[in-house]
Amino acid sequence: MTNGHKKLKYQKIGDILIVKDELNETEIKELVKRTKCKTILKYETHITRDLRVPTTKTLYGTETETINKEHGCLFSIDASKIMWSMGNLEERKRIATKSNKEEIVVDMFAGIGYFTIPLAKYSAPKKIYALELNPNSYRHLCKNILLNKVENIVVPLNIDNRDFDETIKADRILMGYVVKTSEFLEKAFQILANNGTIHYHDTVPEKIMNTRPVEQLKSIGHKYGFELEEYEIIRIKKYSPGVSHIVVDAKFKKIDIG
Ligand SMILES: C[S@@+](CC[C@H](N)C(=O)[O-])C[C@H]1O[C@@H](n2cnc3c(N)ncnc32)[C@H](O)[C@@H]1O
Repeated sequence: MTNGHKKLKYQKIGDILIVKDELNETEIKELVKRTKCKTILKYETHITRDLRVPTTKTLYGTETETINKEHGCLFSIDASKIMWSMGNLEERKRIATKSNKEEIVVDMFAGIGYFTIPLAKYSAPKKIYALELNPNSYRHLCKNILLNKVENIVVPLNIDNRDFDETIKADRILMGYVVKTSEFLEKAFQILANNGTIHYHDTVPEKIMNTRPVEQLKSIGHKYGFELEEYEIIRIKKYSPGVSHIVVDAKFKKIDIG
């Protein structure tokens, strides 16, 4: 949309608009009329430490909770408290059909169920343990499990994933986290089943994106008696200049290191 000077950019989450720039009264009126949104939020900063909390200013409306639809799934979200990453859209779709009814899955960084919900809906594994530390994200995760009718599959846990019960073994582990994901690899190998797969996300300088994550997976895996059997590296998006957000699909088998 133009106001004679600039094009207004926004992201739509359910019936809430997210903008990056300040808007004047005319621009707000135009956007509300055109998009029929109930609220407009301006994101001021993005990620606050581990908990991914945006700082927002409300430009229009009062309600910040909405339901976002994507790939046939419903996601209840409070847009003033939780981010919705459009850059991960294809990855949410890709992961949805990766599992099967024989598997136990652990989503170590479940958020509001970004991966858990599509995976439960389209792969229907035996069980998904969805681990989420942030109480607000956890509340929406629980809501989303009910909204999508996957309560027989998903077990939500409001815990630090490092406290997850190590006697439960996972055929598939989702590590949808960035910047310091490697700090959580030890825990992932402690709960990985024989012939298990880890979907390991990382933000890596492009020059070493084909080497560093795989080396980390190999070396920590080896410490826990696993050998990397096969892997694929997929680039998800640009993270910052020269740095990419990637995911490694890494399949391991147990070896005898004694
Ligand atoms: C960046 S979001 C990503 C969500 C989703 N996996 C994705 O990739 O789109 C990461 C989530 O992990 C949660 N988190 C961070 N550290 C955690 C921990 N130690 N245990 C459990 N959850 C954690 C955060 O609260 C946040 O909701």
